[in-house]
Amino acid sequence: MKKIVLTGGGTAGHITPNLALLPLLQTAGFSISYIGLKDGMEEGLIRPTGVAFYGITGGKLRRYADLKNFTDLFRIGAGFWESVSLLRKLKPDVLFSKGGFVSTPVVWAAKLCGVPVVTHESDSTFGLANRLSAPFARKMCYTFPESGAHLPEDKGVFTGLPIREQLLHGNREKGLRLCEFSADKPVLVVTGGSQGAAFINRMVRRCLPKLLETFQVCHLCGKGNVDEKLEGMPGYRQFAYVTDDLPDVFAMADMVVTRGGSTSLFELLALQKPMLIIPYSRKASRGDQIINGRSFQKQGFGEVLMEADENGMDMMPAAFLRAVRQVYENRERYIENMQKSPARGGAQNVFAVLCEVAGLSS
Ligand SMILES: CC(=O)N[C@H]1[C@@H](OP(=O)(O)OP(=O)(O)OC[C@H]2O[C@@H](n3ccc(=O)[nH]c3=O)[C@H](O)[C@@H]2O)O[C@H](CO)[C@@H](O)[C@@H]1O
Repeated sequence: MKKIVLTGGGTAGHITPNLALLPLLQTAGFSISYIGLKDGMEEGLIRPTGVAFYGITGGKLRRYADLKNFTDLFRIGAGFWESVSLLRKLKPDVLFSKGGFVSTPVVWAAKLCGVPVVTHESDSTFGLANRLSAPFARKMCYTFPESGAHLPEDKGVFTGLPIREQLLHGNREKGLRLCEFSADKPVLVVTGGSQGAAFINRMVRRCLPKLLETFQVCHLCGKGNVDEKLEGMPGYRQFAYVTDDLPDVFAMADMVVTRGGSTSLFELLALQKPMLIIPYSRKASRGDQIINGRSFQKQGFGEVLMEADENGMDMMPAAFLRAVRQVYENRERYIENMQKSPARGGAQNVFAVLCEVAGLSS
């Protein structure tokens, strides 16, 4: 029996693609373990699947000066030695790293233990964790075709993004029932990615009376962001985070307002949902969501609206409402473009690479 260890975490974009691979790995008879951050989001999402979860200490390297960068170096060191000891015990045939800061010491440990590593990058530019892992990876899977140009030919494999199969089998009626929505009015789903997005939450709530004239609004607002005052408002439902009901929530959407996290974007592409993408700003990130969003806009899957314009002026509610209306009115055009680019098969492609590296025919 072949053994695999999966890693990745911090936010769900580094976890749900691993969830998407589980059924394929299980059917092929792999013995599967997961190494992630102790008490991290990955622990909460992986344990219910029955996969053996091992929590390690983790530290984050930030792009800005912070005293924690120093203490976190020790935490990363501790995570590295914990990973070495786990990998020596588990003896996997392959390690799959989905990125996120917890994954880097696990990849380094795999190198020390002689375990071949496969990484996956969701964004069009490579995240810090994957850049630090790159020298030790046997194969590097990626999602955006343009990312391949930066990789050595013998390492890079264009796979697309593994998407959870159950997302493709949602039921609109169940979604409507869950939210107590009617079937006669369009549904706008808002998602700020796995943690919610404060900017989007504020904008949607400011514009709620206007939005509710046209739409029923289902708002995935992130942990700790449910606004009690708005509970029970007709036509508006908020959730901190949806797990099992997500396929039904997406199925009922006529359009989606979303952050530019790659996993969400590719899920919505696979489901052919017209999108208004509001990327995380360059002030707070390396700008990957802006590039993801622009790529989707260029391919005609939706529109991008920035938090602030070139002069630094914050987005106004009127501009937001105009953009929502524009995407909704042109929805048929976006759907047509998405039908030509279905974005499925990512899980199967990554699975094939894992089998090859583990020495198993897929
Ligand atoms: C702030 C930050 O660093 N964001 C990064 C993070 O995004 P983050 O992890 O937040 O977002 P993604 O959009 O990539 O993934 C979110 C995942 O959570 C799932 N979901 C979301 C809400 C919910 O209620 N239930 C649920 O299951 C989505 O279906 C999706 O599978 O990783 C992404 C993938 O590398 C990057 O593109 C983002 O830039």
